[in-house]
Amino acid sequence: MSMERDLFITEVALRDGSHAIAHQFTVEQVTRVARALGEAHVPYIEVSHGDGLGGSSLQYGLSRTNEMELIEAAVSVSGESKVAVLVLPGIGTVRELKEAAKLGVKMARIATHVTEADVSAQHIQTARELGLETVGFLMMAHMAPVEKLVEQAALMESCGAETVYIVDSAGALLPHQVRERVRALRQRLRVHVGFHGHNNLSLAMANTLAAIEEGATRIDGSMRCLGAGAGNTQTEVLVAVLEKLGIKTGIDVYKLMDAAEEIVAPILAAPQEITRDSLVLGYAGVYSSFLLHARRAAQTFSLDSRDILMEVGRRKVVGGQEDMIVDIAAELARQKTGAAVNQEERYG
Ligand SMILES: CC[C@H](O)CC(=O)C(=O)O
Ligand SMILES: [Mn+2]
Repeated sequence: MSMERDLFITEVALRDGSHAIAHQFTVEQVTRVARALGEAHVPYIEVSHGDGLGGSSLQYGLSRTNEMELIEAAVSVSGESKVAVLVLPGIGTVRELKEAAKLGVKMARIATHVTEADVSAQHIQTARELGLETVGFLMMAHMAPVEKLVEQAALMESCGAETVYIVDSAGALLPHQVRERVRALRQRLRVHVGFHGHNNLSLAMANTLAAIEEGATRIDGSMRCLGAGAGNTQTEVLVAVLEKLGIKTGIDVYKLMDAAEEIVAPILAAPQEITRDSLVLGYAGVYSSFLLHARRAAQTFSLDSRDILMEVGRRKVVGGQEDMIVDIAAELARQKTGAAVNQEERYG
């Protein structure tokens, strides 16, 4: 069945949501979610470790289930919806990309830090050769000035990307900043522009609407905000809002609401909300996927996770440097002990 769509939504709960549940998805959960998304006619369903193909590791967190098994399960039940994978060059290899393509994946999203698009060339070219729809995904978009973002997006386009996403990984962008970024990309690029938001400052929906008003036609969301940090733009809410605006997504909003409520909500240990530490991600401009790492480090070193995240933001730590979170926590703990000893020596 062909759907009339003004824009194309990618549901990322089965990939971005992996961060929120420490990469513990089971085949059964993925099967149920992917089947429901297929029945609701969601065009793209992203499945992989939270950090993309090959992400399962001590550095990023070990997956409970091999992601290829999860991808295979999603492909087998998703009907006309297409399964997408995320790949971060340096973490995911061309070999894994080929394996995913063999399993029936139809879209590859090649993700780099916003200033490092040059490392995406080989993966973008391979994805095109494999016949996959190919997306460039510029993460931590708040960390670069607009001109730099445009330059990097143009580089991805020249490598063969058919869409370039502005990725607000930290949920730190404000609506006017999203607007100016989408506008600048639309002026310079010939390919589609996408937007991926995080809700740490409660702006994911506002930012997504700003992006759409400026002409972004590839949009991400996660049901029940099942994504890193405070999660992404809530897909079932977004689809309802777009329907009220007269923007066609081709998605059955009622079926999506049911999937969110009956299948996704039970996966979460607690409903996604903006907690004090997820708020700090947006406030300090920190990668949303760092949240659970910071919470664990806070527990180990008896610290406030906000202090760790603020320092991570100050030092501009980026994806791939997760080990720095523990280093920073250890340093803060040493400073705290040192300060307590000084206090003790001074005042007894
Ligand atoms: C670590 C990959 C990351 O989760 C990709 C993404 O969704 C983002 O940067 O927001
Ligand atoms: Mn994300």
